Amino acid sequence: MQEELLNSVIKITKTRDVNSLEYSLVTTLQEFIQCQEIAVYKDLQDFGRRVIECSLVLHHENAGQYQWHDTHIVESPESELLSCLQSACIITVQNNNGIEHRWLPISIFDKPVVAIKVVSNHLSSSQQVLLNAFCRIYENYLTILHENERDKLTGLLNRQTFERKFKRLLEKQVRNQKAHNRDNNNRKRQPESYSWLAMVDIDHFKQVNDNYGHVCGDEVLLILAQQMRGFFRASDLMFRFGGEEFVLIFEPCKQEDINEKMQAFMDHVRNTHFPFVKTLTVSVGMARISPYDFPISVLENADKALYYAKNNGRDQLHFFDDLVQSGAISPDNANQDEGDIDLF
Ligand SMILES: Nc1nc2c(ncn2[C@@H]2O[C@H](COP(=O)(O)OP(=O)(O)OP(=O)(O)O)[C@@H](O)[C@H]2O)c(=O)[nH]1
Repeated sequence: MQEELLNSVIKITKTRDVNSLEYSLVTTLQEFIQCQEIAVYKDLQDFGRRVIECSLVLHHENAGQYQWHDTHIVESPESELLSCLQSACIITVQNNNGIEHRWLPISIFDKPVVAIKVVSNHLSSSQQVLLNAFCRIYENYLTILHENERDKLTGLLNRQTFERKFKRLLEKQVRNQKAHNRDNNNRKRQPESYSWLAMVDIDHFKQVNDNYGHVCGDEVLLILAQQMRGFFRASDLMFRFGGEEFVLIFEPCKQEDINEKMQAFMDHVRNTHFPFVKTLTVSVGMARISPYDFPISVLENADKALYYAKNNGRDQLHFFDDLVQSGAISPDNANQDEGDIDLF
């Protein structure tokens, strides 16, 4: 038992990203505390609205069969889940059949960000001790991983995590597409169901630094990142890629819709009050993400569209495919000086 426990701790702390960590926690809990269900819920929001994502579920079907369920946003979270996240306390409820539902809070820097739900036929005290201990190990390690994934200044995801998150999104997209095809008797994919990548770059940011100093420049970067987090959905991925360059990844939607959303964001930036700087604008390059794309090629496409926006007056947005179609840029003449994309 002791050796198995140690091996489980090693397994949990061997992981290098948050998603694998969740998976290790759930499989470990299932190994030591046989449950009917174990689920991981994340509180995605920190800007007023509370958005709960169920990021992983292991459900006991019957006769030793288990089913994994994929990530989804929870439209109507259970009140116990919300109480657990609000109070940072363990909540336990037993139904008439004696089945116990237990929510355990996980905090990063004293802020509850995750709740682990365990459904079981009453846990013994030694099982409860194990459950609590694994949750604390998970909490400590999650804090470390969270810090490693984030940009120190803005709190957005950092560039090093881009490829991993991108691949995960595509895997999910392929899974969803397959399920969609199955449900629709293998009808063709809907043409509008693409994810989108936006490369956002502040215009003339060097002047901000030169005129008002780097501290002011940092403040501008921080405010812009906060505005992004407030403006876009919590499930959209937002990265600070380098100095004044940000990369956003949006889940599948129509091109008109993402264009409208990004144009509204550019308006929002124009109307935002930044310290010292009277007006600030951004240029945006957009690229479509298809399920089998390489991260680097999508980035390069968005970078070419951004480069075009910069060279044609700034404060504008362009889609790579539109520019290629109109002949404004060629997909093959990638000028290596412009496309200085580097994943790390
Ligand atoms: N304050 C601050 N400045 C940074 C940071 N990282 C990069 N920069 C600055 O960002 C500026 C980027 O300048 P450029 O690449 O010339 O771009 P730009 O002035 O925004 O011009 P365009 O992009 O062509 O509109 C440089 O002055 C960098 O020193 C940072 O973390 N904080």
